[in-house]
Amino acid sequence: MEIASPMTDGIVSDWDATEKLWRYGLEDILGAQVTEQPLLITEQIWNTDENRKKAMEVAFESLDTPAFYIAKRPVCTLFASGKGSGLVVDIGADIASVTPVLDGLTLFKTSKRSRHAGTYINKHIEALLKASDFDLTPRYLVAARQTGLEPGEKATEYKKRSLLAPVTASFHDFQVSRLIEEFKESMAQVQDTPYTDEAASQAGTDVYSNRVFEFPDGSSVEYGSERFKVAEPLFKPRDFLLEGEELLEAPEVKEEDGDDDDNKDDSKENGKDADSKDKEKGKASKGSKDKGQDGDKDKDKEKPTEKSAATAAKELKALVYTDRTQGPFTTTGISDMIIDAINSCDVDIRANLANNVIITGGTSLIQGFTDRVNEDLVHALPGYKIRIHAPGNLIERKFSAWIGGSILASLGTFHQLWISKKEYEEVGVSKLLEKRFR
Ligand SMILES: Nc1ncnc2c1ncn2[C@@H]1O[C@H](COP(=O)(O)OP(=O)(O)OP(=O)(O)O)[C@@H](O)[C@H]1O
Repeated sequence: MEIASPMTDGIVSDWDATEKLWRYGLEDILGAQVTEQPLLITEQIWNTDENRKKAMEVAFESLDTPAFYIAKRPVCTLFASGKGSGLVVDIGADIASVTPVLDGLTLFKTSKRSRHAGTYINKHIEALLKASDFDLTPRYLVAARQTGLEPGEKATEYKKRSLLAPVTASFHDFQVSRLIEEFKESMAQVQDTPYTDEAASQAGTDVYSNRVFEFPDGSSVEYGSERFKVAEPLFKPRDFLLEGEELLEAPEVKEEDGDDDDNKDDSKENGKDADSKDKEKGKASKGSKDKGQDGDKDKDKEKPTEKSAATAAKELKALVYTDRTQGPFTTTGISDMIIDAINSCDVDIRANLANNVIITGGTSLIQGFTDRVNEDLVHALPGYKIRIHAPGNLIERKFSAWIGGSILASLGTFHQLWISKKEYEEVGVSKLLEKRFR
């Protein structure tokens, strides 16, 4: 069994797998009759025309849905909070993005995105755990943990699971990353003020409190300031480069990389401005289909192997820096991205954005994350009233775009936005893209 993501940089890169996933989710999980239900999907603002075209083809030709629409993720997220304007900060697995939205229109030029998100923090945690000399033995290899070990003691006599068949490298890597994510979710934390080694050595354990992490094999380790150090790269990536990581400057953003999105149909999505169609035309960023960090996995490998340092360095570089032709990937931390996004917007709307910062995405659940963002913004933007909206409910935080999309699709005013199968057949994909998704 191979495990791979059909998405690269937040947009679909494997349509065969995506089609199967859609079918599985819609038919098997939701029990929906796809031929009778209209389908709304959400997209990142840097999605490509090629991908939209493919999405429409899958929806109408393969799934045979009667109606279809594609809404922008940040707009849906805002909608889930009952707003039409604000600054959407979405920090997920591969990508962190900051998108100003004005009356339901996403402002592409002033948006920011980077690869300093959950997967990047996983790399820091992996480095910490490896430096501590603990084996990252994932759960599937452990039949019974060793008991009675003190923190710091290594498990040498846990019971290994005998596998019926060899597993693939991608399966093993996935299981290791789940272990790292467990560590991240229970241990990683950020302070209100930036972490530095110096501050950590001066502060007591009351500030950088210790916690014990137990590995599946029964070993356990106690960490204090390290718990904070591994999460700090979300805020100060340039100060915490990993071994083999190069400090590259963000690429210059060219005009053709993308205009203010101003998708004219988006203007209807906040339910307030349903008739305003005459918005400036925008152009979606051009996307490369580079597979990123998943691209160079050897599919024939049957047994998990340790990665060489060179492979790890190459993967890291791919994770953070490649594909930069796709648009403004920055190498700044999340608070600086927010500050830059606000400051690069028209002065008239900055106060509104600062007062409506919506935080979403799984990585924002790292302990202390929203307090730290708030602290950084209050310091950097003293002239503005900062107000952060972050749902306390875990599901709402992770799936705000889905929630907003479902509210949107059930609105009476949204009815006129659906693209019907008849319209698809009569007008054709290219015209629809031009007319309805610019
Ligand atoms: N409680 C938590 N604490 C810290 N990190 C978490 C927590 N829950 C989930 N995550 C991390 O959030 C990330 C997934 O977030 P999310 O589901 O928003 O991303 P995604 O939408 O799949 O990815 P992307 O936005 O990059 O396309 C993973 O890196 C996961 O480890």
